[in-house]
Amino acid sequence: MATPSAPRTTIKVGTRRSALALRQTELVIETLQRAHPHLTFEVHAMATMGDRDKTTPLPALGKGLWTSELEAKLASRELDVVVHSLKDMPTSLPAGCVLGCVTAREDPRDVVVFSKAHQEAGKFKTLKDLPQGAVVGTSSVRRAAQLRSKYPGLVFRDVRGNIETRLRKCDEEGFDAIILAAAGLLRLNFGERIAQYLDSNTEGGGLLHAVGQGALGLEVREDDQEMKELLKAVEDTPTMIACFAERSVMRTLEGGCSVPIGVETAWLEEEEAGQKKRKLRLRAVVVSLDGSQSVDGERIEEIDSLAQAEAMGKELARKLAGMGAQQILDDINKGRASGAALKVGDA
Ligand SMILES: NCc1[nH]cc(CCC(=O)O)c1CC(=O)O
Repeated sequence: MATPSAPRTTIKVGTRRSALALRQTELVIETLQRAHPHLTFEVHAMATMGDRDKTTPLPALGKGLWTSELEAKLASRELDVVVHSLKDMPTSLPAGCVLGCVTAREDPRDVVVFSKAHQEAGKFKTLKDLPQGAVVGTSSVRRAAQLRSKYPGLVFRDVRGNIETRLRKCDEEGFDAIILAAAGLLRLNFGERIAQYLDSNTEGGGLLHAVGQGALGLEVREDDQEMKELLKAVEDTPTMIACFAERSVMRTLEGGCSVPIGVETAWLEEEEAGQKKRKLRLRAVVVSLDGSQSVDGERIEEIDSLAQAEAMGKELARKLAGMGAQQILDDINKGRASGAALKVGDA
């Protein structure tokens, strides 16, 4: 079907139905509406496979479990744009669909949330305060694998569900703490539950976050120039460039499977020959499932374009692969091929 010649006056915005997805969509529409007051934005919310199937381990559900149904509606023109948590978007999109823009990022870090009882008692401030055998909930291989090596005394247990469900399980089902993304908690006004932020500098043992965590990805049809133009009003270019670098690391390393990769990006101001230069620092880690092996590295480069960001991510991924990450990934893929079910998935 050809692109309609008259510009659209109503924009159909697709989203998942979770409270977080709806809140994120509302935030995007607020900004779009301010930039384009003449347009009407309609929210079309639907459940995806990841929302419906709450028991199959996430890696077994395959890629696109949070996105495929929405992308089908985008391709068939029932939707004009889809708002995703960028970290739930596969690094390769279906033919005809593209990542049209990335908006301003919420805090990308992972955080520790203690159970209500612990929070009220006030005894524990950080993960390292927890006693031997304490139970920490996470539904993410990346989180569990990184934390296992740094906190060998802790027991990691799967906890699935949307943010409200996980918080309830944390409080009622015998967990001492759970690990969540700061972004989701902050956007849903649960910020007061955040006890500790985890990053590469965390004292006692840190954690690199998921690719794209805290950012929103707006997906459009590749041939929809009109929609791409409209989205320029909500694009955050530095975030988009950083996220393209992160996604490139993942795309280069994954080879068909979701794997435990953590990343961290930062824009640094550096003086060089009397000139201020903005450089992107990209850190990444690949961990074995049990946390016993890990390979990490970083690059700092002057980056001005998405293509340069992708090249940078690829370079870092190749360096890590050569340093042993490939072996770790091959072992994980072998385990999956032989049917060894993973306990936790990277949600
Ligand atoms: N897969 C679940 C998911 N997808 C996006 C977020 C949080 C928001 C974000 O990371 O952008 C979460 C919850 C979590 O991991 O705590």
